[in-house]
Amino acid sequence: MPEATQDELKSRVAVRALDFVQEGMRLGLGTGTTAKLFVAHLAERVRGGLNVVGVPTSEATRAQAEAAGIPLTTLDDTPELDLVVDGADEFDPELRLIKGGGGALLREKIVAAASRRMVVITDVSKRVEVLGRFPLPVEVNRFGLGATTRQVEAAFQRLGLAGAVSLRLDKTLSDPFVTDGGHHILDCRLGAIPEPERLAEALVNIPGVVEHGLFIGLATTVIMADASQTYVIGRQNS
Ligand SMILES: O=C(CO)[C@H](O)[C@H](O)COP(=O)(O)O
Repeated sequence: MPEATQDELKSRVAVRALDFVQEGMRLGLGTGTTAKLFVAHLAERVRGGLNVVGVPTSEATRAQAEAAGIPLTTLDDTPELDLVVDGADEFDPELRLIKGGGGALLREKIVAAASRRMVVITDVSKRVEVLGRFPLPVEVNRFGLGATTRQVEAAFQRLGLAGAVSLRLDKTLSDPFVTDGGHHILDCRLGAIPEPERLAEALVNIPGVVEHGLFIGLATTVIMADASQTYVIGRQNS
């Protein structure tokens, strides 16, 4: 039998996540290639009569959901959501995540925090024992970029972490990437983050850091596919 492609694995977990969706739910709609597949499958169900309302986590997801006919709302009108379905760049055995590879981490975290459950859809390549193989995205205000970058690097040093910090560029590869919120992103190649909680605390205390890509205590379930199976992994105490 031929090996499943990564796209096939992503499609499988996106379809499986529909099992968590119920009539009348208020849904957070994630960002990225895996979440995009979920939104497409959800739209099919909506066309078939499913009644849900969604809050997109990015302008890209908003455009996709709108075009596909999924009714949308905002966290101002609907501040509590039943479920968010989103992708991730990494997850560890405690279902701690790194997110933000697609640049939507700020809205993704706000939406996840407003949701009773967070179902993360991934393929097996995202599973790690220790977070940090994927460069940690840190969203920063444009004002004071150089000073904030130094503070971020100093925080890494204090925690015994080392690695290159680079300003994310957009598709032109000459201009900085700008998030939906108008900020920049520092990609921090740390290799391994043995104590994500300590790092998260240090980063939120730096003026100029808007948000970071460590999602701790938010994911309640990870749906992961490998070539042979789809696994549904629940967080202890969730
Ligand atoms: O955090 C994200 C966007 O900010 C994405 O969920 C993450 O990058 C995974 O994306 P993909 O499903 O394309 O691998």
